[in-house]
Amino acid sequence: MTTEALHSASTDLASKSTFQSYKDIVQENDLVLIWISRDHIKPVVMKHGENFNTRYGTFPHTSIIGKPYGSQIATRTAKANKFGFIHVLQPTAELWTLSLPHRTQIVYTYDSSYIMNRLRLGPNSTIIEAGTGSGSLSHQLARTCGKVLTYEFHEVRCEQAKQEFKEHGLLEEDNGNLVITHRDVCNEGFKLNDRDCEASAVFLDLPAPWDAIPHLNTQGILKKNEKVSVCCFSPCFEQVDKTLKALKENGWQEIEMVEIQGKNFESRRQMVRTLDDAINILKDQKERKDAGIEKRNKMNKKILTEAAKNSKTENQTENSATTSKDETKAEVEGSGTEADKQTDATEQSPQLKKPKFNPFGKGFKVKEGDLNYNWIQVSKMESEIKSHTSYLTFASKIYDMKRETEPNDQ
Ligand SMILES: C[S@@+](CC[C@H](N)C(=O)[O-])C[C@H]1O[C@@H](n2cnc3c(N)ncnc32)[C@H](O)[C@@H]1O
Repeated sequence: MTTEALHSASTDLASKSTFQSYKDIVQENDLVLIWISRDHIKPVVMKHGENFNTRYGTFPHTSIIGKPYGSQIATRTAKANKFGFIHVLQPTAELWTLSLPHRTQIVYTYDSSYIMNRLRLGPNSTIIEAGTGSGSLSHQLARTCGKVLTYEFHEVRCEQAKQEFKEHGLLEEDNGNLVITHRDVCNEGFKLNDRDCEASAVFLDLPAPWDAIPHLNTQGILKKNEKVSVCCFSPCFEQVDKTLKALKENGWQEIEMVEIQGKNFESRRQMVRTLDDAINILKDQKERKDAGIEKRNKMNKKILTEAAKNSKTENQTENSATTSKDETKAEVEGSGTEADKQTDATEQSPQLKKPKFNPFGKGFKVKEGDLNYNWIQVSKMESEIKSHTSYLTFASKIYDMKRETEPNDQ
């Protein structure tokens, strides 16, 4: 497809949020995710006349609008005559999780992918989520599920999340599939004013899920005659303990707790180091150390000589009439002359050798894969893991009509 054809195809989708449907060409008012580096992705709305500033240079939005998603955009850096690069990406739920403004701890993709699989979520699922927090999981749920009913009791957070969902076209009122409700679910439960929830799955990321669990028994909250699954996300084992108790007391079965520890392994080449390399580098280090000591000794000698010279001049002024001291002075002068010679010598102090290539870390750098050296392929685990490790407690039940009359019901 030509760029023009791609452009016209994506015009049809212009009104739809990029979270809901794919498009090819960046258009004005699109929310794009700008990939600056692996740890730095920025959400930006494209506007003609505006600039995106990075430490690598300034990128006018006009240079991005009209380009296919995924493009690399270059700009000349301000100081050196070099180029800075960014990549312009279409928002996805996973990329949003990496770039969203954090208002709370969030659920990362390692956990959310496992949670969605275990809860068997799909287009026919209706899921209850509490609390909404920063909306990280909500975006993933909105893409997968038929309906997302999310609850948040912090008013400001709830409003901010609602605004983001609106901008991303996720709200039911804008033909999306997500409803956000400002509610304390531990005290007021999940009941919506105008309809039953009929949820097929529940996800609770709350400090006290055990207070919310009894409210799931209220008629109309869970789907009847169908296996419904719940997942509670808790960072502490004490919370898990209380949650297990509440689940059992409220008729949940198949209770199981798991912990996800997602780690990325990076594949790279590592230089092959031999015993000779080690011996050479030790010799090199010793030579440079000896040269350093020699230089320092000469410097110290020079300082001492200059100090002696200065004190001699002072003595000369103070005691110019004393004969016995004159003799001493002559000696000092003698040594002064000698010292001057030495000073001259120190000025030609040995040059420190430039560090050679050091395969053990220090010294000048060699580009990975340089054909002058031997390399082996290795895998390394990422140093910083972007995952908020929590315990995931799963359970399931088939909604029991008898429970509608229990004291916990509303
Ligand atoms: C850790 S955050 C949830 C993060 C979210 N899962 C995400 O991925 O962005 C927990 C949220 O639950 C909300 N919360 C705590 N207790 C609540 C309650 N009783 N009812 C509703 N929301 C509650 C908090 O205000 C907070 O925003």
